[in-house]
Order: sequence, then C-alpha cells, then structure tokens
Amino acid sequence: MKKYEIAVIPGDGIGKEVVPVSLKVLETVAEVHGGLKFEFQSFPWSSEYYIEHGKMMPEDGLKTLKNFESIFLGAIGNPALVPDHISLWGLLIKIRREFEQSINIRPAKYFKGLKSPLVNPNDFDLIVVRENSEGEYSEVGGRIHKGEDELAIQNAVFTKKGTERAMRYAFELAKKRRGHVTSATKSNGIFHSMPFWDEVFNVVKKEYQDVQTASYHIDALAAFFVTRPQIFDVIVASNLFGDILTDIGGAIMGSIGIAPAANINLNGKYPSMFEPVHGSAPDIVGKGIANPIGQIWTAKMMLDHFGEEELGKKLLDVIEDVTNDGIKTPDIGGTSSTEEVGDEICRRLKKAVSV
Ligand SMILES: NC(=O)c1ccc[n+]([C@@H]2O[C@H](COP(=O)([O-])OP(=O)(O)OC[C@H]3O[C@@H](n4cnc5c(N)ncnc54)[C@H](O)[C@@H]3O)[C@@H](O)[C@H]2O)c1
Ligand SMILES: O=C(O)C[C@@H](O)C(=O)O
Ligand SMILES: [K+]
Ligand SMILES: [Mn+2]
Repeated sequence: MKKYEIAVIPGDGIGKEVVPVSLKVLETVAEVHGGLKFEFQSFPWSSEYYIEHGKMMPEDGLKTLKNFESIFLGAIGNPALVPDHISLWGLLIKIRREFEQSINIRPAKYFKGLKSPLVNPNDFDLIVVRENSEGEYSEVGGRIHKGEDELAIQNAVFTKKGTERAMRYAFELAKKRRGHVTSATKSNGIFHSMPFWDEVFNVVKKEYQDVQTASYHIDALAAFFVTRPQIFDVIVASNLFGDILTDIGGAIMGSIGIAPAANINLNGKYPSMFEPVHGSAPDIVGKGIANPIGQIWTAKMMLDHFGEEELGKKLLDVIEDVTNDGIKTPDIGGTSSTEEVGDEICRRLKKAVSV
C-alpha cells in the first residue's frame, strides 16, 4: 500500500468550499485504486487565523509542512480582513519561495461541455510554465516621503539561474508534448530585464534543436490567447506575465473556476504545492456555487506528480464527462452546487474503474 501524507490548507473564501469536495474525490480515487492511501492533515492558516494570531501561519509552520509529501491548498485572501499583499506574502508566496517551488505549471484546454466565450473555440491545449520564484514579484524596493513627494520603487529581479530554469523546464515539457515553446517577452518596453529574458531564451533554445520556438510581446500574446489559442503548446513566462496569462487561460476554457495549477519544487528538498489558479472569490462565498473543478483538476496534477498518471487521466475524463452531461455550477452555465458536482464525479469515478 502506497501512502501519501498531504498537508491541506483550505485557506479563505471558496477555498474552504472546494477543498473538502476535492478531498472526497481523492478519497474515492484511493478507494478505486485499492493500492494507495492518502492521509490528510488540515491546517487552518488563513486570513481569519491572521486576525486571531497576527500572522498567516505559525513561526514553525514551514517546518511542519516540510514533512509532508505535498501541500494541497485552496485559496488565500480576504481583503475585508487583511490586505491582500500581507495575506499572500505571509502564506502562499512564502511557501512558494521558501520551498523553492520555482515553477508553476498551469494548463488550459478546450473542455467538452463547456461554453467557451470564444467565437471559434477551436481545440486548444496549452500549458503555461510560470517562473514562480522571482521576476516582478519582489520585495526589493520601498516607499519614502508623504504627500506630494511620496514615491514607491518596485524592483523586478531576473536571475540567469531562475530564467534558464523556467525555460529548460518549458523545453523539456514541450519534448513530451507537441514540441513547441513560446516565450512571453516585452523587450520593446521593459528596457533591462526583458532583453535579458530574450537573450537567455535564445541561448537555451539552441540546446533543443528539435523543439520549435516563437517569441511574442506579452500584449500581442495575450490577444492571441483569445483569438487563436490553438497555436500554442508550451508558453514560458515571467511571474507576472504567467499570472495574467493563466487567468485568460481559465477564461477561454469557460471559467477561471476550472483552471488548475501546480507549484513544483524541482530539487526534491521540499514538498510541491497544488492549488488552483483562482482565488478566494469573495463575491460568491457561502452560496455553495463555487466550481470545484479547478481544485479537483489540481488534485489530478498532484496524482500525476506522484506518478499516478493513468488514474489522473481517468479522473480528468470523468470530470469532462460530468460537464458534458450538464452537471455544472452556474459559472459554466449549470445549476448544480459545488457538492453535487463533486459527488457526481465520485459516483462516475467508481463506475468508470469498476468496469
Ligand atoms: N492563489 C490564490 O490563493 C489566489 C489567486 C487569486 C486571487 N487570490 C486572492 O483572492 C481574493 C479575490 O481575488 P480576485 O477576485 O481577484 O480573484 P478570484 O479568482 O478569487 O475571483 C475572480 C472572479 O472569478 C470567480 N471565480 C473564481 N473562482 C471561482 C470558482 N471556483 N467558481 C466560480 N467562480 C469563480 C469569482 O467569483 C470572481 O468573480 C483576493 O484576496 C486575492 O488576493 C488568491
Ligand atoms: O499573484 C499570485 O501569484 C496569486 C494568485 O493570483 C495566483 O495566481 O496564484
Ligand atoms: K488558488
Ligand atoms: Mn493569479
């Protein structure tokens, strides 16, 4: 019996609604597999925790998490309680950085039964490799003065190591897919970091002669995500560009509530973390209508990470069947609740595997 110990952080808002449903799906996965077992330990770290304790997680929180195989997280953020930059940097970004989860992979593909807002939702199947440890997300800088003289400086940080690492990951991934990598740049307007980004891309791509490449400025690239997403296979992007592109990836699938993500630790020193692209969605919290698919598909990415690809594929097929048959939350045109979607996925998973 293979056993996986997983730290669960539901977090804020709809994280607390979609995570329990996804854990049920994972329990069902274990049941139908027969030879594997999940042990979940849940942590209440969140904005509410911050109000009580003055921090997003305990001092030794990372030490606790380090012992787990992986981390399964919902969403962080409740701007009514804690400013977003405090909650995000105090937990989500802290874990990404300290656990050297330097790559964030976020797929998007045309999904059966979903109404894409695209006029021609040609089959698309792409994956964004988002640099996850530096770039525009940086604490370097500061603010001085008050009143009219007030100023803020925010520095972006691009290292050769980090940039190469993201690009190599993208090329390796492309070799297993359709053999194409697109670089998201902005070297016309961003004077230092993006010409550097281009230079590194041009060096790395020489190591992968059998992979085709393209490079687009992020503004045009964002538009192509809407007008012709089918041209993309793997896209490599800086932290901020990847963040923005992957909300568009969710949107063109039909809802950001579907989009999954994985924060990958490449050196094996720390656990990886699995959390969907979407946030805590304060506008729909408590209504029972949050789409659980982003979180469940994220669980599928965790299964892949454990080497259970076959089971992961089965799970994704079941999710697609369920949406295709109209058992969907309102964001994708249905009337089902979060739990109903989860329960139906569990039911069909049992059926799919027993035949
Ligand atoms: N990784 C994360 O934890 C993460 C990601 C994004 C935003 N946030 C945080 O979440 C809070 C809200 O941010 P936001 O409003 O910019 O982004 P959001 O992703 O929470 O919501 C954007 C829109 O998408 C909808 N949506 C999101 N997930 C959905 C789902 N599963 N089902 C149906 N609809 C869904 C929301 O209702 C909202 O209309 C902020 O505090 C922000 O910092 C956290
Ligand atoms: O900015 C972030 O990385 C937080 C959130 O928007 C995400 O995409 O994970
Ligand atoms: K999330
Ligand atoms: Mn985001």
